[in-house]
Amino acid sequence: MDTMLESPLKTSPSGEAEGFVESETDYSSIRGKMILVSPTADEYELLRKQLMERLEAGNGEIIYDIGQGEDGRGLTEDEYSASVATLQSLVSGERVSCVELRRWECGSGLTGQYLLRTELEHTDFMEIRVAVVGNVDAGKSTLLGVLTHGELDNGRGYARQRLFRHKHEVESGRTSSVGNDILGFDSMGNVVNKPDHGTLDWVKICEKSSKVITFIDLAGHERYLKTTVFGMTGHAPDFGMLMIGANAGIVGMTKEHLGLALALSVPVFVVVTKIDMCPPNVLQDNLKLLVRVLKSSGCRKVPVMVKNKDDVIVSATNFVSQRLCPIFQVSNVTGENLELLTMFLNLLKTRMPSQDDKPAEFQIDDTYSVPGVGTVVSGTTLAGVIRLNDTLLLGPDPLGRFQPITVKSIHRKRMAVPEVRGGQTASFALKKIKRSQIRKGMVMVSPALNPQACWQFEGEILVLHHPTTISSRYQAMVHCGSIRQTASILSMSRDCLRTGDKALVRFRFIKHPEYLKRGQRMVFREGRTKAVGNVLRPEPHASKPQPRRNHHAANAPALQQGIETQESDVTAADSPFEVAADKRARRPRKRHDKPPDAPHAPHAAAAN
Ligand SMILES: Nc1nc2c(ncn2[C@@H]2O[C@H](COP(=O)(O)OP(=O)(O)OP(=O)(O)O)[C@@H](O)[C@H]2O)c(=O)[nH]1
Repeated sequence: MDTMLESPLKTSPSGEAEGFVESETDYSSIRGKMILVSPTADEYELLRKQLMERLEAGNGEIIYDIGQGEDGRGLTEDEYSASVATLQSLVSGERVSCVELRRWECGSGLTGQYLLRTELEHTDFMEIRVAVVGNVDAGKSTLLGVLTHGELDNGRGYARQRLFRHKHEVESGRTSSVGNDILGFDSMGNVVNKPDHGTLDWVKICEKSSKVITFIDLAGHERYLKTTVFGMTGHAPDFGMLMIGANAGIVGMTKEHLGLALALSVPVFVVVTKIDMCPPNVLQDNLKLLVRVLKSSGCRKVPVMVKNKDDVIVSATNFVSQRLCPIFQVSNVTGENLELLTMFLNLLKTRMPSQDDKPAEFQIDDTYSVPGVGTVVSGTTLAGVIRLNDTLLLGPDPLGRFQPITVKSIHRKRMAVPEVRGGQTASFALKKIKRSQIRKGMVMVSPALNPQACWQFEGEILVLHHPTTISSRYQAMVHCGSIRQTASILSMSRDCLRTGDKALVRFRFIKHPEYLKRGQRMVFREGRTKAVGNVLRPEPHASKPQPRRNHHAANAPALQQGIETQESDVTAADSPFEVAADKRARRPRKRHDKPPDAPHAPHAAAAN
């Protein structure tokens, strides 16, 4: 671990900390580093029980420590081998793989860490979503091409071509508006993708994988801030991968994207590419600046340079802490350090627990009309389990109503499955409903939730930037989950808000009511203005309120149109939040067209 960086990292004590859960069983008799060496029959049973509880709590995956004790001395070779044998026997017959991650000398003895991962049915896999952000030319497409196709780049765009071919297929209608690529790992942690895997082989990848990383590729969308923010809010990424070109350093969109991830509390890791072509002094200068930005009071991150396998394991196991920011330095051309990044991806764990016992909740981020199938919606399951033929409430419609709807088929990554659970993305075919009746931001929830739509809500916001002051009646776009709608400020806990101010604010949506939940993160932005915060109190309101008499509300459609125009006008090289207002002033107002890679009607099997 790089010594210039302070680090609060710690490894877990013997077999306990990672994936450890409060349990009704008393496990105090099986503590200590010697317990695996030759346990009695009773101890063995307790160890097995504890292991299964931990696996369940860890969503089917934990890292198990061997030989770590308070004396800091590890085990002798014989004791270590006996412990490993016990661990392997504990999981044998359980469809759980046991792979050594690392083994090291500790004091005069040995210690090690093992990855235990449940082998899942071929239609099931763990799912981790990683939003890929960074400035143009940082090497995003290239890195994804190299990772998902397993072939190095030539420095002149070879690897990204594979992805562009893939993207062309995407454009011809096979996936959602935000580009996706997947990287599968089997239960032993081996990469499943093969160089010849194209988009149509997603099913093959998923069938062989225990864990699938979905890269939410926001590359190429820099011009469309709306889409970038939507990718970060509506697609519920577990993590953000911020890409930086080694010789370009922190330029253009880099800080904006980092700020967005921070605002949404998405943990970020950084990948510095092109180290093969960067003079060492430039690389060092850019890394120093990066570390300074990450440590600054605005970010308050703990940067960690990942240089070897040990750093990977320690940072992956501590990454759930939002303060940690691992930094990888890679080359897509020579392949340097790519194995560390791949190993890190293999060890990432979802931040969204499946919450099987909770009522089902699904947020819609896209809709399709598929010939022969009908209306298909794609999105993220936030909680509960949704099974084939379940009836959920879809809404809210423009009048704030929810209607019962039956799930006719479920696809995960284009693979037909019988059910989907919290934390997983999916697409559903729905019957007897037109695509035009559904919009992004709607939800499908269990009737047990008795969902209520709201026109108004109270939020707590922090103004990150505003050129002058924000006062009541100000209007801007609210992004919250997959909701994306202009809202105006009804009242505030202060007279006006300036950059850096915090306030309680009551908002009112201008077009239609939405389904909001207490505690949801939200971004409020328009042009140069950006604010972040939480939904504190949705105000349920079943029907559309009477038109308001203030002139802002009366002008709402025009304002809405203006805001949409401005968003499509932001140029790639510019900071999105800085240029939008100026552009709006210069350009004529027109209706926003979909980005060039918006989906066409996809095939049913490809909607997710
Ligand atoms: N030498 C070298 N060249 C690289 C590396 N990574 C990417 N490149 C080259 O850098 C150029 C830009 O890479 P892209 O992958 O298109 O960059 P991007 O960030 O996806 O750019 P946009 O798609 O425009 O947002 C291509 O010519 C790549 O071949 C690397 O590690 N080393």
